Amino acid sequence: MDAEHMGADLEKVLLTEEQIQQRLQELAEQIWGDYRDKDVLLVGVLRGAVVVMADLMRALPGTAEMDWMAVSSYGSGTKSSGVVRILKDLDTDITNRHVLIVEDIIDSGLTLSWIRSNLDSRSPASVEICTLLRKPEAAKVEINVRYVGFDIPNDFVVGYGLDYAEKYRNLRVVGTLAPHVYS
Ligand SMILES: O=P(O)(O)OC[C@H]1O[C@H](OP(=O)(O)OP(=O)(O)O)[C@H](O)[C@@H]1O
Ligand SMILES: Nc1nc2[nH]cnc2c(=O)[nH]1
Ligand SMILES: [Mg+2]
Repeated sequence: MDAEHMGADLEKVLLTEEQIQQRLQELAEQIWGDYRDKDVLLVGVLRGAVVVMADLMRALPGTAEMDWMAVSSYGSGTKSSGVVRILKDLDTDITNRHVLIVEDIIDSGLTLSWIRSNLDSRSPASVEICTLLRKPEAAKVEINVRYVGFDIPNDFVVGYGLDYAEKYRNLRVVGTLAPHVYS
């Protein structure tokens, strides 16, 4: 779905489809340069990372494996509870594997820092992180992130996988919602 068809729900478009795709292409080239000999396993975090995973993996110039985890930290609201639960674990044994976690956004960092230490405990060869978006002002924990698409302001955003009450994930852009949507 494109921004025009969102009517009055979006207040502002932060990132256009072209900006996102251009940046993903750059990240894919950088990632491929680092992993071309390493048989990388891309690990997506459901559900937000579905869209970035689909575009990023197809931008890679060679093949890569993919697996998924589902965790719960936000529920349907807009604030992280800080409590992370595994809803669906990986199907892949990551012992001695090079793992690249793919995320849509790092906000407080609580979700990824928990996932990272969970995966680190499974004896992988390496674990790195790729996120499309990061909010530097919202960080509650320090995380080492190798691949970042865009640093964005500390506002709640939707689109390109990111939801508000499960809606707007299919928007092709990233933007902020108009105030009336929340009421
Ligand atoms: O850095 P944090 O403050 O922890 O927030 C980031 C996480 O929050 C969102 O997921 P959410 O838990 O809302 O579930 P979803 O991916 O299914 O939308 C987002 O997709 C990240 O996974
Ligand atoms: N939709 C959405 N989910 C998030 N999870 C953590 N931060 C955000 C955000 O800004 N928007
Ligand atoms: Mg998520």
